[in-house]
Amino acid sequence: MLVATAVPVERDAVARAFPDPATEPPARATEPSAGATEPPVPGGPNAVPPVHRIAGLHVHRVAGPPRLDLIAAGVGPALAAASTATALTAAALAGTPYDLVVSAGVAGGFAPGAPVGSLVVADEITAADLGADTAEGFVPVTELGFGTVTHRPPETLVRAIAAATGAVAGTVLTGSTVTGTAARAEVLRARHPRALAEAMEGFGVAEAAAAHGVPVLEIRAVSNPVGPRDRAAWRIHDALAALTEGFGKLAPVLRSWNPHEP
Ligand SMILES: O=C(O)c1cccc(C(=O)CC[C@H]2O[C@@H](n3cnc4c(=O)[nH]cnc43)[C@H](O)[C@@H]2O)c1
Repeated sequence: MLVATAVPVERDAVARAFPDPATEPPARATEPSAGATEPPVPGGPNAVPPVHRIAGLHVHRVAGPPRLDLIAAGVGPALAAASTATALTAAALAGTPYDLVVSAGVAGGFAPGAPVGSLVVADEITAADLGADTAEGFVPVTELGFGTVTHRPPETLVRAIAAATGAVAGTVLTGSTVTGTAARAEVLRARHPRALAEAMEGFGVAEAAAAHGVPVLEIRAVSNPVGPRDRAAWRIHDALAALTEGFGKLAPVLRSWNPHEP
């Protein structure tokens, strides 16, 4: 499994949910002791290197088996997509493809459905502003005859995660601009009535996953309300703690998930 956050503090918050270091033998030629036969010991000659590099990307191996890798993919849909695609391609070329990709981090929440400190799991990962502005209003690319604006995670997995973590399931929007006014928040809410959260990477991560035929999830901890820009209202620390707690509860769900389930 590959978990892609935007920044290292989010990556490290997820890693704290998995205190046991990875112990599985290295499986990729890019790792120094690939092909080792002795059972690995943490820190031993055949232990999985906790961090390896692919191009400019640092991949943190935080658990395994099953394999769980973390990357800080960068802020915004474009860099998140590029970083996620790099990690997916390297794994596929090494013969050890990921079977699930998760976009995770903090997000703005649409009240009252997603208050600050709550957890949201996407049943739709939607590009909030991919389309055209017209005299009649916003038209998504799908209505212009091309592209995609929504990716849907595996339904059974979303339900299991919501049950295990208490996360609320709904639409998580991806944009390139953090909403900063009540008027913009209302435009988004009217355009996407099921929206629970707004972030900046999920749709990019989902596009990279779709290009590899790999299912995707998005899990967000709410750090601030979507609306008027108020830095004092941000609760990053609380959201990062909720992210760690949420991943600790969903780890068993991911371990028991069958990738062939719908
Ligand atoms: O408005 C500001 O001054 C401001 C200051 C620091 C950071 C930002 C961001 O752009 C954070 C974006 C970063 O965090 C995620 N995130 C968190 N809350 C939101 C939100 O309300 N809308 C969109 N993204 C949010 C996002 O995924 C980025 O990784 C702004």
